Amino acid sequence: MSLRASAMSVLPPVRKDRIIAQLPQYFSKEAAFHTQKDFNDKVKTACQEQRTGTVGRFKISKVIVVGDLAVGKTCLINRFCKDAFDKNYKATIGVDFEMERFEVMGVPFSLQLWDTAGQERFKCIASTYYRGAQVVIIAFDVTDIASLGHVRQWLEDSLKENDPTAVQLFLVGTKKDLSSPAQYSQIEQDALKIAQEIRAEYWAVSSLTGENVKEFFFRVASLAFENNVLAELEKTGPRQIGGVVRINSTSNNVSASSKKKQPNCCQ
Ligand SMILES: Nc1nc2c(ncn2[C@@H]2O[C@H](COP(=O)(O)OP(=O)(O)OP(=O)(O)O)[C@@H](O)[C@H]2O)c(=O)[nH]1
Ligand SMILES: [Mg+2]
Repeated sequence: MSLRASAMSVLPPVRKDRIIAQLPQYFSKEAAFHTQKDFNDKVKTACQEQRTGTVGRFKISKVIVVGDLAVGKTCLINRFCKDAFDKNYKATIGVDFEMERFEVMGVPFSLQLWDTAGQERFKCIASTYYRGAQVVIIAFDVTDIASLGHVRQWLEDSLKENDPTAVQLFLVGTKKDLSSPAQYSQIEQDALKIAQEIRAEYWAVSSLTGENVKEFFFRVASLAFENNVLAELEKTGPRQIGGVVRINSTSNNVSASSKKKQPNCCQ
């Protein structure tokens, strides 16, 4: 469904298991976006008073998922969005796209999830979709130290297209089911260090068992929502109309990003 079509059509109610009333907690205190127990007070008040800027309209954050080939980006999204898992590897060619709807403190909110290709030959197409992301999820495989080593490169590539100060970063270790507790705790130390350095919130998940997958996406949705409303509150007030202008230009960015910058490096 295109962004425009879904925004214009009348949407059915949000699924009951996509309703977020309280801020979900972080995975690790050492690498958390913030450690507050509850949503920001200003955001809570705005939701209670329905002053979130886009109530009744289409409130949305763009999320891109990047990382080495076969680390499990597609499986992570499929586990959450479709509650499915495929043990056979099918490389993502360019990008795939999922829209996931939530309700946060009574306010409709969507995550536009862009599942990008990790394979070098498709990276160039995929990178044209990085633009305008509010959230960047960098995935690595907890059984493959090399994939953790490439995290900084993925960060650099994804931030080239975005405002680094505005982006919320997550570092996600995948395939937790494949590593023993001893192996896992070893790689976790390195992962936490990198997460702290790049200011990312750290999570470890398994798409095979589903461990932490829902918790992770609820945390992403909640923090993205919080950020989105705070940005909206900064814009509104003296210049009410500013909010409207900004929202329009954001959605234009999202839909225009695919047309922008046609690369000629992908053969
Ligand atoms: N055991 C286990 N295997 C997993 C898990 N997640 C993914 N896999 C397997 O890892 C392989 C790659 O998964 P994908 O999700 O396709 O990887 P990707 O990161 O999307 O790969 P590209 O699209 O090429 O970038 C598949 O064979 C999956 O079944 C997991 O949590 N546990
Ligand atoms: Mg994939």
